[in-house]
Amino acid sequence: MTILATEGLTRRFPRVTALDRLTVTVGSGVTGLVGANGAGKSTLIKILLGLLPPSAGSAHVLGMDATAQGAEIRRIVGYMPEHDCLPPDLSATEFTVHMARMSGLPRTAARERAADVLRHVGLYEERYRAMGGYSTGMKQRVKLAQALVHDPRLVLLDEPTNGLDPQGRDEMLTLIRKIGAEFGISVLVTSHLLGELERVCDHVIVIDGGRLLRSSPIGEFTQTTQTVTVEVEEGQDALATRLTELGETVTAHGRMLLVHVRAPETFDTLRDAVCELDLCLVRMEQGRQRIEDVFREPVNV
Ligand SMILES: Nc1ncnc2c1ncn2[C@@H]1O[C@H](COP(=O)(O)OP(=O)(O)OP(=O)(O)O)[C@@H](O)[C@H]1O
Repeated sequence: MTILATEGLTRRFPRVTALDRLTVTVGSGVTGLVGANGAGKSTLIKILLGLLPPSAGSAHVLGMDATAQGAEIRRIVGYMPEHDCLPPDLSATEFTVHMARMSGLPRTAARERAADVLRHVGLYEERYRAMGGYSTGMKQRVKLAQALVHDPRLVLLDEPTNGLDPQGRDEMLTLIRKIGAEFGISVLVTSHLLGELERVCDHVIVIDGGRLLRSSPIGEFTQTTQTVTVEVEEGQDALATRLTELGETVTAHGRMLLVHVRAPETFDTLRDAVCELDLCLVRMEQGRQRIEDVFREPVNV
């Protein structure tokens, strides 16, 4: 099921093109939007919410046009903004109840719902204290709670782990996974830290300079690569020659040989060649691609 779709989406500012002909589709589940600072992530979220008009192209959220139906979209989508935006004199309870009321919930339902979401995000007694005295982690939790309070079908989380220590980061990522898996709410979460999204996302979109670099299920980002790294104590050249004679493709890389895995038999050929030449095998390891590698691949645009 398509949750979000953009077509040739472009947003120009006087000095920079923040989004450049971005065409991408997002399905249900947890989707990560990855890009360095300034890649265009927040601009995309603001367009999806109907808060910023595109310069060209279109964006649809849950089947609605972001330019023409912003108010309807915001009614059924939750948004956690990147920057600190909490009134310091209000408590988390007062603020979350207010946001629930703004979304149209009656007073009693708003109170009950606010208490529920604040508990879900891990705020207990402290929810009655003024937010000005909260830690960054507590503020991030309140921002998440207000995004969930009206029971949205989709939440857009802009850099939710920003400013958190490793433990806070971990807890926030666990919460995000829970929103997707247990509450059945679709999530679009942005981050400039690629590694952390591997843990929580079903699908990852990578943008750079406002352009799409890649959009794939998480499994394809972390799948095994077609190369095996081989290290022998000595006799590296002899092994490379023998493997080439046997039809394998070999590249020397420092002390290692990188052997292309053309078929499962490549591993047998390797083992036999090492035995035949009586070499001491130090390491034989199949590479695993990580999200980080996307930024090292040539860009196809
Ligand atoms: N209102 C604006 N006026 C002018 N330029 C802007 C405006 N908003 C964003 N930009 C520029 O557009 C580019 C993309 O910004 P955007 O905030 O979308 O990036 P981002 O990926 O969210 O990065 P960050 O995490 O640092 O916010 C940046 O070069 C930014 O300076």
